[in-house]
Amino acid sequence: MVVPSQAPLRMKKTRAVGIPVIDLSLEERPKLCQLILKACEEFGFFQVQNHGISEEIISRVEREGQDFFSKTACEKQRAGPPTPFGYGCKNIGFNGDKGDLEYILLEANPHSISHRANSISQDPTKFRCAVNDYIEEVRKLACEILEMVAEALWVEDKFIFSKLIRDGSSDSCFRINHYPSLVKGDDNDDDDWSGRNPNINPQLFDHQSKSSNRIGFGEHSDPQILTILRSNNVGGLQILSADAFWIPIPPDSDKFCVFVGDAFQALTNGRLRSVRHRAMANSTKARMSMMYFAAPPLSACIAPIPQVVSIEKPCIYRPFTWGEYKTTAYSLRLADHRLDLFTNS
Ligand SMILES: C=C1C[C@]23C[C@@]1(O)CC[C@H]2[C@@]12CC[C@H](O)[C@@](C)(C(=O)O1)[C@H]2[C@@H]3C(=O)O
Ligand SMILES: O=C(O)CCC(=O)C(=O)O
Ligand SMILES: [Fe+2]
Repeated sequence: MVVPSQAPLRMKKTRAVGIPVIDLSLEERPKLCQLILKACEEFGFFQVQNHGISEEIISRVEREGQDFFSKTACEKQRAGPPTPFGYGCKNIGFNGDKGDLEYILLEANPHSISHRANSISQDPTKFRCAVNDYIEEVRKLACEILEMVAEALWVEDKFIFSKLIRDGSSDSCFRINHYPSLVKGDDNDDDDWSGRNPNINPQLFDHQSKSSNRIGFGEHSDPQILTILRSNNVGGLQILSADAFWIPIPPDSDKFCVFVGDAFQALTNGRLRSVRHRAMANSTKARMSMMYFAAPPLSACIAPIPQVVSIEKPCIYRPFTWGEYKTTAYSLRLADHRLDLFTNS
């Protein structure tokens, strides 16, 4: 009997695996750089602790998200439909993808955020300041990580990747996702809430959360260079391992999750893995996540750095501009393997 080496897509299983948690306060820089490189190669994903971003910066933007999502559907629609930027509910992208979530997607530049703030908040200045301050901090974190990867790869110009996202015309974006609780009317972000509502039978909760398989944001890879995610203490995020197992990521509001995106995989000639991931919406508590997607300017050329190309490792992908890649991504479905369309012959 022939046994397939990999389970078909719909049969992928979940498995608990030790995902790297990297302490950014580690003083031995070469060791830190190597840990980050290894995580990007093995998983295309890691979590960071002691990242240096203040609780104040994080909680201000988190509160803005909570305030927005607690508005009535009609009030929220004022910030939509997503074009792709703006408020969206259930529809993801333009090609029929759907998920059990609502979100705000913004261009990560102060001018655009100022403009959008008017339809999102009653206090646009407060919203704009909270989001801009947060983006500024996560952008710095993304730059530091990119510089450490460059150092670990022995690239002479350690800013080779970070300058792409530091550029004033970078095409980075920022997203806040909100996955409602499984129980209607109990959309409470309080971490301690689970099972304590006297009106709800906890057994019903248990049954629902175990049997249900609600997809919040379906399987995909992020097209950009690097994604920095922070969520409240509600689970749901899963990453796909190299051997096709879904690995649940324990939620931790004190850590950031870092994802390698498609453009980083191309820049490193496949040495780093763009990680496929998804978010389940199975919790009895509402989940809120905030993502900064670090992208280069539209005109930037995505071609492998010389250090990762050799006779034994020829260029996997043809060079392309970020603008070209983004247009392709938006013409496809969420789960499509879009980087495959850019392979050499
Ligand atoms: C279905 C889609 C939504 C998406 C654009 C796309 O056509 C394919 C990639 C999707 C994705 C995933 C990562 C980010 O959340 C996102 C903003 C991005 O850049 O690519 C989304 C796009 C989106 O939701 O607009
Ligand atoms: O909300 C999450 O936890 C993940 C969302 C995600 O992967 C995305 O928006 O690209
Ligand atoms: Fe993603």
